[in-house]
Amino acid sequence: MLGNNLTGYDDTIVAPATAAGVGAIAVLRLNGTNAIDICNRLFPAKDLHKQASHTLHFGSIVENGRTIDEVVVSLYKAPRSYTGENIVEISCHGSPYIQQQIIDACIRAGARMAKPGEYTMRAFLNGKLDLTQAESVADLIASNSAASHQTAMQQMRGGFSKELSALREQLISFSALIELELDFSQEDVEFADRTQFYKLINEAMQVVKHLADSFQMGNVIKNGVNTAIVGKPNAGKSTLLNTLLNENRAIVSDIAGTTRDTIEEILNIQGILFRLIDTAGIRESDDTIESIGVQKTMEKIREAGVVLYMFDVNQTSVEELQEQIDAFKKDNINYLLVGNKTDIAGLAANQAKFAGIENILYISARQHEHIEDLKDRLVHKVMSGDINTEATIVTNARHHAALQEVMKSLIDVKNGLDNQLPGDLLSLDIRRCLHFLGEITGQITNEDQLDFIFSKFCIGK
Ligand SMILES: Nc1nc2c(c(=O)[nH]1)N(C=O)[C@@H](CNc1ccc(C(=O)N[C@@H](CCC(=O)O)C(=O)O)cc1)CN2
Ligand SMILES: Nc1nc2c(ncn2[C@@H]2O[C@H](COP(=O)(O)OP(=O)(O)OP(=O)(O)O)[C@@H](O)[C@H]2O)c(=O)[nH]1
Ligand SMILES: [Mg+2]
Repeated sequence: MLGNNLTGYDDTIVAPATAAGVGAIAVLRLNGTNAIDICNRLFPAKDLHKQASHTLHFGSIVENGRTIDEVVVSLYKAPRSYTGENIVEISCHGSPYIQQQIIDACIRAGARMAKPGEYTMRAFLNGKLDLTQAESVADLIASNSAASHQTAMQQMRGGFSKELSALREQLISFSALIELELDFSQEDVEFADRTQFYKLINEAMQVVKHLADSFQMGNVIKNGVNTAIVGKPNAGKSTLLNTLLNENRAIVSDIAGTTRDTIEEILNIQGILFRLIDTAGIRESDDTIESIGVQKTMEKIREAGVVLYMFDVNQTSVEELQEQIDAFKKDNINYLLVGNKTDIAGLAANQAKFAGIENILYISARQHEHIEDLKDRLVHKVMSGDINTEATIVTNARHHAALQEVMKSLIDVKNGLDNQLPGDLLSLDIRRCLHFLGEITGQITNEDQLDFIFSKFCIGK
């Protein structure tokens, strides 16, 4: 039912499953009730209806006597397929021209072009995947690091759903107890003493808080971390960028104000992507271009997940550094202090000079000293502890928003218990809580929401 008004559910859809452009082979996918009929019209070699599911067939694609290509057809018969519907995959030669010819022929034979995310949406509507699993498919396709791959994979296998359904069950048992009391309200019985309710709610709150808190890490894993390298001119920011990347990416010189525009490069450290941003050194300047550069630096500081504050240990006074620290603290900036050029006066002398200031990491960007320590510190700055491969990490803003609503409802329930609210009112808050949990996994959905989620997928997925 739901499907019919969503996307024209009975239509058979077609789209390339492989990337646009020339490849050795391209895969075109037909999906829907008539997928086998449509392919049969173009594939004279065999009657695909008579073939078993999950088999491969070699033959030609022929339309009105014109042979378009020699192909391999793979057959998935409903309900044994990714979407639960009939699927025929046509592996053709990877010319964009041939692909278009075959797609056009499929459309003339009764298919229509698929919309973005339509295959996966159908898999969801047919109960092959829940909503978090369907969403993880897009994350999996976009994954570009060990950590983002790991969390998407965990979610696709249903890790997150499992955790939520455990929570759901707890809450349902809670509301069952309350509603049982309601049925016997005249007799003034209490089936569960309030301390047991408290225990349940507290446990639920802990689980939800843990999940919601993991979003910070999830965001780091999925989107990487904006890491701004900032400091005064000549501190060695561009040298550090080059050292971290192991290439001469940025111009380095002893002229103060060398870097004008920001330079961004991605670095994978221990499976996490850091977007390193080399910036113009901060100082007052009469030079228009340099001033614009400094303004841009300020912007990058505000947008950064971490600010690497670099200073030349030989040229910086303790007071000056302390002032900078106070400014960062006042603006709530997540910073890491990096004292550079320790090769000149030596580490011991530098440590003695800045003894009053905690957590300075001393390096020599030019001599490649303590660069591995810097990488470790960066990872620790954005991750609380190691990436636990077993733990569920929330990476999706929609899930995070819903979890926050769940939390609000739980707080209402707890307050209700504190204020001896009657059971029917408590029960309302619990239902609200269950509603938001259901929105995450897709037990509760609306059309707009689904359209929004799946429209962000690519065509053919
Ligand atoms: N060629 C091809 N490769 C692909 C996909 C695809 O659709 N086609 N996938 C698409 O994303 C992924 C694999 N996902 C799949 C999920 C389920 C089934 C499937 O046939 N499921 C049946 C039968 C299961 C069985 O026999 O054990 C089912 O669930 O009933 C196939 C692929 C990645 N690789
Ligand atoms: N001795 C020593 N010199 C360094 C070190 N790191 C950088 N330098 C030198 O310091 C000078 C300035 O380096 P840059 O990397 O251009 O400095 P910057 O912070 O990017 O400067 P601006 O772009 O002008 O803001 C260059 O001559 C570097 O070779 C270091 O660890 N030790
Ligand atoms: Mg520079």
